[in-house]
Amino acid sequence: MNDKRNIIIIGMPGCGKSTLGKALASRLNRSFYDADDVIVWQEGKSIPELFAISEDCFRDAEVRASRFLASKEGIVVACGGGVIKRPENISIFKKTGTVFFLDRSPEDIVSDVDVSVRPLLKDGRQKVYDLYEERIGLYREAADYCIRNDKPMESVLDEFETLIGNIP
Ligand SMILES: Nc1ncnc2c1ncn2[C@@H]1O[C@H](COP(=O)(O)OP(=O)(O)OP(=O)(O)O)[C@@H](O)[C@H]1O
Ligand SMILES: O=C(O)C1=C[C@@H](O)[C@@H](O)[C@H](O)C1
Ligand SMILES: [Mg+2]
Repeated sequence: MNDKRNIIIIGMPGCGKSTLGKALASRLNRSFYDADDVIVWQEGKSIPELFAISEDCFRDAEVRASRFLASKEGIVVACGGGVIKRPENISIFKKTGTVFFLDRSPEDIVSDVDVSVRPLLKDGRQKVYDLYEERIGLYREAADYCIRNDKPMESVLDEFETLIGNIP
């Protein structure tokens, strides 16, 4: 895969986007960006503050962050969990990057993520299962490649590297 192409990671809240994205960027000597952090930085407001105005207000900000990130070269991006709710984000990212869906089962997510402190997961464990059901089709449709996160992190990173190395 061309070094200038961005690596865009999508997936459920708690699926490992930030942790694996950071580790992958460091393995590949690329810069890492968390889209949620970019939103906070660009808007000068926290995510709960943006959601308190309205979800639409947050989603508009997310599109602006996608445009900013897609204008860069060779970066690794961990997207917000709901990035697929606006298909526009995916079209923006695909112009300059390749989209990887990190697929982690809801069972594994609830087993080691403190659901009470994640914004959209504060409603408890069942919410994770419901959200997975609701979004799985959108994640698959948006993805150029799917990677199952059902093994030790080093193995998942190896899979990322092999896949990236084999993309023409
Ligand atoms: N393969 C794995 N083995 C063990 N732990 C994992 C694995 N993948 C992810 N985790 C753990 O799952 C937790 C959630 O990961 P992380 O915060 O990176 O998810 P995220 O997708 O960025 O979530 P969010 O969308 O809420 O920001 C972390 O504690 C991370 O270490
Ligand atoms: O899954 C979602 O819809 C979200 C996930 C987070 O990463 C944040 O982008 C925000 O809390 C919305
Ligand atoms: Mg994260």
